[in-house]
Amino acid sequence: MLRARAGLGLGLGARAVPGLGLGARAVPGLGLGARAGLGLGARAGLGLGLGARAGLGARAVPGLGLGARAVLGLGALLCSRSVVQGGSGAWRWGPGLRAMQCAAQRPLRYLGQEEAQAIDQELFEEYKFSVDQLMELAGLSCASAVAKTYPPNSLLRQPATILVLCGPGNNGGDGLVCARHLKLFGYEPVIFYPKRPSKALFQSLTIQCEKMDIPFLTQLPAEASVIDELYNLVVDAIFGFSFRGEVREPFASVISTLEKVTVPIASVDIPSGQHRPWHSPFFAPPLHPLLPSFPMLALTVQADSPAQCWGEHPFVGDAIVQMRP
Ligand SMILES: NC(=O)C1=CN([C@@H]2O[C@H](COP(=O)(O)OP(=O)(O)OC[C@H]3O[C@@H](n4cnc5c(N)ncnc54)[C@H](O)[C@@H]3O)[C@@H](O)[C@H]2O)[C@H](O)CC1
Repeated sequence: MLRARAGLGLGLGARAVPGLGLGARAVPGLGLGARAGLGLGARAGLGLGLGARAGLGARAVPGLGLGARAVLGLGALLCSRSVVQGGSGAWRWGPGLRAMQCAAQRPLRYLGQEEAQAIDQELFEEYKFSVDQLMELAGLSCASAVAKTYPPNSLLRQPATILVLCGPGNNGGDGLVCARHLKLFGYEPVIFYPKRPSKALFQSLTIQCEKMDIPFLTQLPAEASVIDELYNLVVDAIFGFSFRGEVREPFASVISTLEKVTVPIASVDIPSGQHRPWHSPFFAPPLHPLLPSFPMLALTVQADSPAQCWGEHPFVGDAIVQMRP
């Protein structure tokens, strides 16, 4: 397979390069990108080119290849075979900037909490990614998946309001980044961030949102019907893979309200409140069953999320994980 690419900047675009043959894509947006590919493989999806393709340059990758690539990143991309392979040796890491939308019927293996956390550690310690980098990719992935599923002008309520619920950890940070990119994509995000960590990273992310005139709610409407009236969609960035035990306040009330909203809920990484006991080989009933049809935006590799948690629009938006060929 001979592949050549050249790209510059940040762009959002769709591409479809099916089967055997030649494909090309143009990436409009805040940048410029072009790719031509000749080879075997099937790809289709929405790509968001940041990072791997940021910078000016071209490279040619000679060789023969049947490439089912799971390159992580942003946006959503149909993957041509199982995304997640079992066993620690099945992974390799590399900066990439596409995300995958995986057909729900494809066999996936989910990582447990400890595996997901170990991968995180490896990324930080061995591969020298910073949390800021990963969070930026995660948040952009989420905003891209929302944009693909619910384009701003397709929404019932205009302007295209979205409520972003942010929790106290990195999952909440993903939400802040997501809100920032949603705003750039033409939405009107509103953030509820009741428990803010004192770390500089979260303070900076908060300032960035404020500077972009994204409002922060001081209180969440207690009535789910008010949320339904005001917002087209809720982004749930409350808890990720470090959630443990029973939900504590103020998030218990937030999740209880969420259970009653009827607008779609897009969950970052794992639906908050649907965590099941880690390491259990069996599906357990979710603690707080949310709507059955919300989209799910899974980052890196999804933790033990039961398949039935996945809604109509599952996305795997791993920012950095690449499957071994
Ligand atoms: N792997 C990646 O590529 C990236 C993942 N990211 C996101 O980070 C979260 C995991 O972040 P972490 O800070 O470890 O944990 P959480 O966000 O899940 O929350 C921890 C936070 O929540 C509090 N908490 C825990 N349990 C409860 C409870 N029962 N009730 C109330 N509060 C609770 C706890 O005290 C902490 O304050 C991962 O899922 C991804 O979304 C990063 O963005 C980097 C890229």
